[in-house]
Amino acid sequence: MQRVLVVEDSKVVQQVLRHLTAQYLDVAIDFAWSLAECATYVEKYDYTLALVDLTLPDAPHGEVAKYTLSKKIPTVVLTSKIDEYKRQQMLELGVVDYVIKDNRDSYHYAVKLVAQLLRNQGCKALVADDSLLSRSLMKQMLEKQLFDVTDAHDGQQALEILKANPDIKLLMTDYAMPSMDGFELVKAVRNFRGRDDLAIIGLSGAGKHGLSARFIKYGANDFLTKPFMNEEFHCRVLQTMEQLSLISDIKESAHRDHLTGLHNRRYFYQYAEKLLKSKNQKNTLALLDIDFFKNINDTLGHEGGDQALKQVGSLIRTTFSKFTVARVGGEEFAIILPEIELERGREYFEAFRKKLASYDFSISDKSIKITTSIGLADFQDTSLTQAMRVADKALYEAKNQGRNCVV
Ligand SMILES: Nc1nc2c(ncn2[C@@H]2O[C@H](COP(=O)(O)OP(=O)(O)OP(=O)(O)O)[C@@H](O)[C@H]2O)c(=O)[nH]1
Repeated sequence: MQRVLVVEDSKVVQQVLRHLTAQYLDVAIDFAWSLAECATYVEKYDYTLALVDLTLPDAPHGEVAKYTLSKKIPTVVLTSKIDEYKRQQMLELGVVDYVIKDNRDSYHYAVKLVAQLLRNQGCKALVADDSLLSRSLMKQMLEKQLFDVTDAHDGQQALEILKANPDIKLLMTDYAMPSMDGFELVKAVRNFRGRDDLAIIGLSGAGKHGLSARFIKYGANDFLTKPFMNEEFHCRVLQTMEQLSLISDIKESAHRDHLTGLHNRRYFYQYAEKLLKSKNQKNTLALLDIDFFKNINDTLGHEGGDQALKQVGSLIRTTFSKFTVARVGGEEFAIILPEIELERGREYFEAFRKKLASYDFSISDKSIKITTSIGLADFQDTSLTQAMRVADKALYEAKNQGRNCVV
């Protein structure tokens, strides 16, 4: 579980930070007013990250950052002013980044920076550069941003690593490398990894006109010109990763049903079509429909009906946690059991039907019973549409047979 420590002595600023962290961070957060209180928290918990004010009543010269860094906690610093001396001092200390508190948006930036750093944790990055010095420097900088970093000494090696590790999310590549240069690498990578799946930042030396634009044309998301400033590197990487995260959030929400959090019909169809293409196997498809759902709406109101859908959805999700479950209609759910033949599939759903029927649902402080009718179909060589038709017919039959049964 990730945990963040915020150390800030101003009441107003702490209030703003409390508000923003509640909005953007979905992790445990502790707030301390001083270095002393910060130390008490650090003794008690393990922190993924700290956001600390550089000037505190009991630590006026940035001692708090020295302290959190000495405890190996990646630290982002809040400071009211910065000069070159202070900037150097902080970078030498090893802080991840600093944010100047000169307007309300600074706090917004700081919290969004923390949110992105938390998302980076455990995220894989690859650095491709033939210079050992440059490679190690970038590796170090990315590790500060919590990435899990691998490196490659030329384009060919980078390509092999990327093919073997589809979970790498960021590639930083130099232009001039032996065996395969940065452009060739980007072109080759884009054949199997899209812009919204793998972020690529190209690097080129100063004075090499046009290289940066060509990087983008070949498929890089952004570029950096060497030598770059520490802050420029961090901003570019963070911004690029933030865009990737936003795209992934949008994709995820396009695949989800808002009420139950389950997958939606569209995703379900995409998933099933892929499954049918990828494997030659017997699968079971189930359609579950809540019985007399209209009565629930009529007696407990639409709100109550929504609660019932959420609770049934959650029971289906926990029972079939290894499988893809979707809400495909108002009170209708679909599940595919891959590589499970119809007879075994029937056992799964018969057990679930009984479990659901005996469950006490609590809706608007009332305990109610809910039952479902379930239609099954096996599918292997048929299309999903055809299998859905068969399952739907079976479901209709289950309703005809008196409901609360599997056909
Ligand atoms: N609360 C709520 N109700 C919904 C939602 N989607 C569909 N419904 C309602 O679900 C009800 C479905 O009713 P029917 O199709 O008659 O089915 P039923 O009452 O479950 O009867 P059987 O399926 O024949 O057992 C309708 O009243 C819809 O308005 C939803 O998202 N929320």
